[in-house]
Amino acid sequence: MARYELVKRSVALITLTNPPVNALSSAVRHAMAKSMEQALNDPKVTAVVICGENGRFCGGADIREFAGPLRGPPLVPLLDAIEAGEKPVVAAIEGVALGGGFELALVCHYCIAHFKARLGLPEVTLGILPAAGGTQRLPRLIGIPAALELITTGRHISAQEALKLGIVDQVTEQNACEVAVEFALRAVAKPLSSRRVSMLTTPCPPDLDALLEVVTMEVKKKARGVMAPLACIQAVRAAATMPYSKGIKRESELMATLFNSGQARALQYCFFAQRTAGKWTLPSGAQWNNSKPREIRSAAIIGLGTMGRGIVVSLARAGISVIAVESEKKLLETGKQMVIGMLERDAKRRGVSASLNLLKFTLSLQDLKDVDLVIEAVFEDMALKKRVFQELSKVCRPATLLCTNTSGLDVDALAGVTDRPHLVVGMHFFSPAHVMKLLEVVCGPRSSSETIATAMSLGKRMGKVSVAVGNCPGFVGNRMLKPYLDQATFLLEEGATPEQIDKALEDFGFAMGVFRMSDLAGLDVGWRIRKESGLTGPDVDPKNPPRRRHGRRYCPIPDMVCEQGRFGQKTGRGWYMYDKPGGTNAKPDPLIQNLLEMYRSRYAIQPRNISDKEIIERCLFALANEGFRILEDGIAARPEDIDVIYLFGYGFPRHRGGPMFYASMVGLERVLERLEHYHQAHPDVPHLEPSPLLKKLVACGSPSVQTWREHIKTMHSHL
Ligand SMILES: C/C=C(\C)C(=O)SCCNC(=O)CCNC(=O)[C@H](O)C(C)(C)COP(=O)(O)OP(=O)(O)OC[C@H]1O[C@@H](n2cnc3c(N)ncnc32)[C@H](O)[C@@H]1OP(=O)(O)O
Repeated sequence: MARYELVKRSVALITLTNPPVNALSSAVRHAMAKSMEQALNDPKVTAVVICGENGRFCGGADIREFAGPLRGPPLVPLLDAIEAGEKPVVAAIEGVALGGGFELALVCHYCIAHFKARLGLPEVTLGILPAAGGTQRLPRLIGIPAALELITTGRHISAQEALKLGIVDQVTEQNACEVAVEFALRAVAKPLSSRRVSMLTTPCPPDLDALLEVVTMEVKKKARGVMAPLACIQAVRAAATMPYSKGIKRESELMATLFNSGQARALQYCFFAQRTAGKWTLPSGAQWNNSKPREIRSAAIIGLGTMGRGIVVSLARAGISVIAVESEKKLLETGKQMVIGMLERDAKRRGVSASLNLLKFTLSLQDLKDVDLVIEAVFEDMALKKRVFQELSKVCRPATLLCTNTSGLDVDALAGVTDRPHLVVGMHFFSPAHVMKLLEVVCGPRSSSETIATAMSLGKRMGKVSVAVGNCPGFVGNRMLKPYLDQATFLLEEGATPEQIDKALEDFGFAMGVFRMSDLAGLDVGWRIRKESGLTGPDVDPKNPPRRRHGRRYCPIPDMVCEQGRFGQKTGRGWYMYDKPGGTNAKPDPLIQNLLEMYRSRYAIQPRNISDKEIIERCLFALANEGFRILEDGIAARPEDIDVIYLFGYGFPRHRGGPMFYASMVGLERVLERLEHYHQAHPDVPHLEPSPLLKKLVACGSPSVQTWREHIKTMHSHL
C-alpha cells in the first residue's frame, strides 16, 4: 500500500501503491503513517519524497470507504505530522493529485509536477468539502479568490496553472520522481518554516464579505439547492478569519453536516454509476471486457442537419476522418460552413488548431465505399431511413458498420433492410451533439458484440458518456419522457400553469422545467409524431371520446398550442412568450392562460390548487415507474444506466442521483403508495399503475439500488 526505499543513500522514497489511482484507503494511510515515522526517525534520512505508483500520484480518499465506519488512521493528523516534520518532504506529482491527494501535496514542503499532471479539489462534486485541511491551506497559499474558485467548482487545473498560482514549485517534462529526489537533496538544511502552509497568514482581500456574497449568489444560481459549495464558502471564510487551529475545526464541523447527507450519497452514487455504465453487459455473456472494439479511422455522416453537424464536429475533434453527405448542393454548402465555423470556434476556445483537414463534404454516397463506419442522421422518418440503409448496403464495403442516429425508431427494422444486420447499431446522440455528453448505444437483437463494443468505444473517444440500451420505441430516455410529459400536461388540465410546474421542477433542481425545456427543444417535433401516429389531426379515429385515445387519458393542449403556430423559442412563442424568435427569456403568456381557462371551461373541468409536492410526485414517480418497467423489459441492464441517461441527457439534478436513485431515497414503499394513490384517482392513466418490479422490490424489503439487478434475473432482456 506504500513502498519505502532509501535512494541516493539519504532520501526516503515513499511510493503509494494502491492501483488504479492510489486512493488513500485505510491501508494506505496506515502504511504512510508507518513510512513517515520510519523516515523521520532514521538518522540516515535527510529528506523525503512522496510519489505514486504507475505514474499517478493520488486520486484522493477512497470514496468506497465513505459508506462504512472510519478505519485506520485519520488523514488530518497524518498530514499535519508530515507538514510539521523537521525533514523536507517533496511531492512528486505525476498523473493526478486530487482531493486528499492534493491535500497531501499541500502539506509537503515542496511540489514537483510533471507537465501533464492535473490537480484539483473535486470533493464538492461528491457532495462534501476538502476536509483534510484543503479549505484552510489553499487560501493561505494562493489567496481567497483563487482558492474559492477551485474549491467551489472542483475544477482540475494543469501543472502549468498550478505553477502560476504558486501551488507547485517546478514543472518538469522528465520523471517527476527523479527530479523530486534531486530537488530534495538540495532542500536539505534549508529552513522549513515558510514552507509550512498552515503557518502562513491568509492574504485577505479588503472586501472579503462582498466577495463571499458575490460567490454565494453565483453558486446559488448555478447549483440551486446544492449544499456542498455553500459549505465550502463558509470553510474558506474560516481560513480568512480564524487561525489554522480554529479553521480546521470549522472545516471539520461543516464536513460533518455534509458527510451523511442525502446529497453526498447521491453525488457519490453518480460518480460510480457513470463508471458502471461503461461496463456494458449482454445476456449472451458478451460484455465490455471480453468484446474487442474495431478500430475506427474513418467515418461518414449522412445528413447535415443540426444533429449531423454536431456529430461531424464530435468525430473530427476525436481525430477521425469524416465524410459528410447531403442530398442537395445548397444544404451541403450551408452544412459545411456551419461545421467549419463550429470547429473553428471550438478549437479557439480550447487553444488548439481546428482539424479541418479531416473533413470532406460530398453529395455522393459512392464516396463512402471505404469508410469504417457510417452514422445516418437524416430526418426522423422510417421510410427515408430504410432507403438510406438499403443504399448504404450496396455502396459500403461489407465490413462497414452502419449506425443510425434515431431518437426512438426501431433499429432492428433498419438492420433488416441491410445485408449485414449484425453490423447495425443505434447511436442516439443528444442535441446539440457536439455539446451534450450522452450517447445511447442501441443494441438491436442482431447487433454483434463487436459492433456494440465499437460504438461504445467510439462514444468514449468522442468524450461521450455512452450507455448501452435495448431496442424499443424511445429506447430508455425518450420512452421515460412520455409519462413525465403526460403528467405535466394533465396537471395543466387540472389547474396548474406551465410556470408553476416549471418552478416546482426547477426548485427540485432541474436546470429547466418541462415546459421551458420543451420550448427549447421545439414543440413541432412531438406534434408531427402525434399526427403520424393518429393521436391528433385529421387521422384521429372519430370514435375516440374527447381527451381519450386508445381508451386512455389524452391531453390535447400541446396540439392546440402547436395549431396556433407556437413551436417554442424558435418561433418566439410556445408555452411561454419570448422577445423575438430565437429569444431565450421566457415570460408567462396571458394567451396560454386564456387557452387553459377556455379549455377547462369547455370540458367542465373545475380547476383546483395543485401543490408543488403533487407536481413532483406525479411527474417524477411516473418517470421512475417507467424506469422500473424498462428494467423489467431488459431495455436497460441496471438502474445506474437509467440514472446516467437522465443525468447527462435530460438535466436531472445530479445531487438527486437520477430518477431511480431518487426513488430509492424517497423510499420504494412510499413511491409505491403514492403511485397507487394517484392511479386510483386517475385509473385511465396506465403509467401511474405501479410496475410489477417496484412491487416486487418493496415485497423484498426495498433493497439498495445497487442490488436491484439481482431481482430482475427472471425477466427477459432486449439487450
Ligand atoms: C474528505 C475527502 C477527501 C479527502 C477526498 O479525497 S474525496 C475524493 C476526491 N477525489 C476524487 O474525487 C477523484 C475521483 N476520481 C477521478 O476523478 C478519476 O477516477 C481519476 C481522474 C482519478 C482517474 O480517471 P480515469 O483514468 O478516467 O479512471 P476512472 O475514473 O475510470 O477510475 C478508475 C477506477 O478507480 C476508481 N476510483 C477513482 N478514484 C477513486 C477514489 N478516489 N476512490 C475510490 N475509487 C476510485 C473508479 O471508480 C474506477 O473504478 P472501477 O470502475 O475500475 O472499479
